[in-house]
Amino acid sequence: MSQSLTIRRPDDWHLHLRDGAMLQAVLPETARHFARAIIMPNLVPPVVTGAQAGAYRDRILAALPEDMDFAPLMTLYLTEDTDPEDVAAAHASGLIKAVKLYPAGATTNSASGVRDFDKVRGVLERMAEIGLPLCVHGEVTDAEIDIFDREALFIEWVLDPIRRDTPGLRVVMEHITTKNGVDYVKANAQDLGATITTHHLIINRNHILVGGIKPHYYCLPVAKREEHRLALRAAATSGDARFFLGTDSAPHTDPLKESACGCAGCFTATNTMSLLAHVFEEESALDSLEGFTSRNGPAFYGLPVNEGSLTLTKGDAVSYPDKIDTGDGPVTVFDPGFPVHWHVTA
Ligand SMILES: NC(=O)N[C@@H](CC(=O)O)C(=O)O
Ligand SMILES: [Zn+2]
Ligand SMILES: [Zn+2]
Repeated sequence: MSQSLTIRRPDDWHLHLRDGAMLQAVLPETARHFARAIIMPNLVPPVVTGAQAGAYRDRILAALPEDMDFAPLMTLYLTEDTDPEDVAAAHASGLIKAVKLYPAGATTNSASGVRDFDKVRGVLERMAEIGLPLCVHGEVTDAEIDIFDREALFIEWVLDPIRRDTPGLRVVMEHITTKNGVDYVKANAQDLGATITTHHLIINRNHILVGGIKPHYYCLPVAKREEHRLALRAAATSGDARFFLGTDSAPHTDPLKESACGCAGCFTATNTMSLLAHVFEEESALDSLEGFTSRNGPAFYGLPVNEGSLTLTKGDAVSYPDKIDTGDGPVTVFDPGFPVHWHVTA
């Protein structure tokens, strides 16, 4: 008898859809399985104002195939010039569900991010008052700091001071990659959650570098040592409601990835649910999958769980495309390096 599992329809709490031809091509890959996603604002130029977020939401909805049901949850890109009143109005109208903090220079399209955290104090205080979450790319950017230490030091040097200075600020540590991140969430009961990506549950830093460099495994924050991957797996499968799925599915075309200076990002929208079922089964935690993908995120964001459901069935190895064709060029789908047997069947 084939094994199957039905869960509430999942959401993705950290997603890059880009714009234009890329948006058109990658949106169905997410909307096929996910009901909602927190949409990252790191376009070029970034989505900074409520008006820009509204226009971007309209472009996403216009790109959505008619037979698909998907709600984009919009965010604003925090800059040192962000107007607290514009943020509050975009939140009050229901348009935005979070504000995104990129330390300047930390990742793809982060040049307009924050350098001087004192300059965003007013916005953060306003967000604490109105209960609007701050999503954080948590890495320090100091050139002398080793790239593998950037997340742990961000927690100590930046995040913890911000949270102490801004009581009541709700924070999502995005795409955590370290045991330090897991431990910080666990030690802070109040107002703190974290997203975990699919790929950081699967690869450690060896996968990127051993036997030849694998540009499609390069993302930021970069995958860490095996002990950190195991800590992420334990957190994701623990049932602790503060951890939820944010795929960080981040499409870049193959020429931009397979390059002497390749872009950061793994594209996992296509096969994430199959991969997660595989991981949760390996951890003997299939009964925690629904919490991670479909319940913990809505609970943190104060939203209802989805009405629909998604069924996964175990069978022959799943076949999914190696690449998605886009008007901008091919985008390689994340290859875990092993066969997965969980099919999304309904
Ligand atoms: N994660 C990544 O490696 N890349 C993301 C940016 C981000 O989420 O930091 C992107 O926009 O390509
Ligand atoms: Zn990021
Ligand atoms: Zn991201």
